[in-house]
Amino acid sequence: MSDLQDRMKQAVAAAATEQIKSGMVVGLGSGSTAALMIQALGAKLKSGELSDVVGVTTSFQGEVLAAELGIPLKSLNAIERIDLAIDGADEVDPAFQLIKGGGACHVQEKLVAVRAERFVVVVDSTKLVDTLNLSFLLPVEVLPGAWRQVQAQLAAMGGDAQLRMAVKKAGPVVTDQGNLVLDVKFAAGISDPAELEAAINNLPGVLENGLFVNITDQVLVGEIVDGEPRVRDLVKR
Ligand SMILES: O=C(CO)[C@H](O)[C@H](O)COP(=O)(O)O
Repeated sequence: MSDLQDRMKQAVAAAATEQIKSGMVVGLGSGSTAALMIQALGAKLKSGELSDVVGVTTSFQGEVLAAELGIPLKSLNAIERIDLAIDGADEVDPAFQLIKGGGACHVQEKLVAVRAERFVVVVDSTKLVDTLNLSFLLPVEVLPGAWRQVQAQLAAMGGDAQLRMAVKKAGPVVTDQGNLVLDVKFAAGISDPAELEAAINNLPGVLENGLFVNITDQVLVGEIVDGEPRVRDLVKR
């Protein structure tokens, strides 16, 4: 990550953390931007600026980090509500539709996002796009025994799907649920995210895909203006 991108992420994570109030149940997203937000929350709980906050994590990564910072956690099954969820994204279009799952965490991320009263997305300005999937591949979590079948069915739908491979391990990326990830490219991009989200999730063997459609309430964008980090509250179109 470049220093500029890091500064944009720091600024937007800090701005989102301002929305967390004492007593809230907060969905804690995954990825580098969400991790900065979790760190900021941990610092506020430690200093006493906030109290009685309960976190609901969306990944093993978030669970480990929140535990290290002493943030009390509960599972989705143990809470009555989520007041606010804050998470990063890989692409954001003008209608606030998203591609997520760059960290292969989109199954739990979507569960938490749809449950939250308010879902706030934190991104740096490099994530804003006009059309989804032209530059970032769409992650699809699949059962290990079904990946070739799903790959073929995605090809029939016009998607070039490749199995995501691990970097420091021989073999595929294995999700927190023990499944595999196909990263899919539709050559012309995604023109109807709602239709595609439903069509992919309808394929047997698919657990969830990374299209987040009509879930997002607010997008905070970190950018650099005159050499300084600034946070923009994106207007939905
Ligand atoms: O969806 C995600 C993980 O599954 C992340 O939120 C997304 O990949 C953005 O990550 P980062 O903030 O590191 O750019």
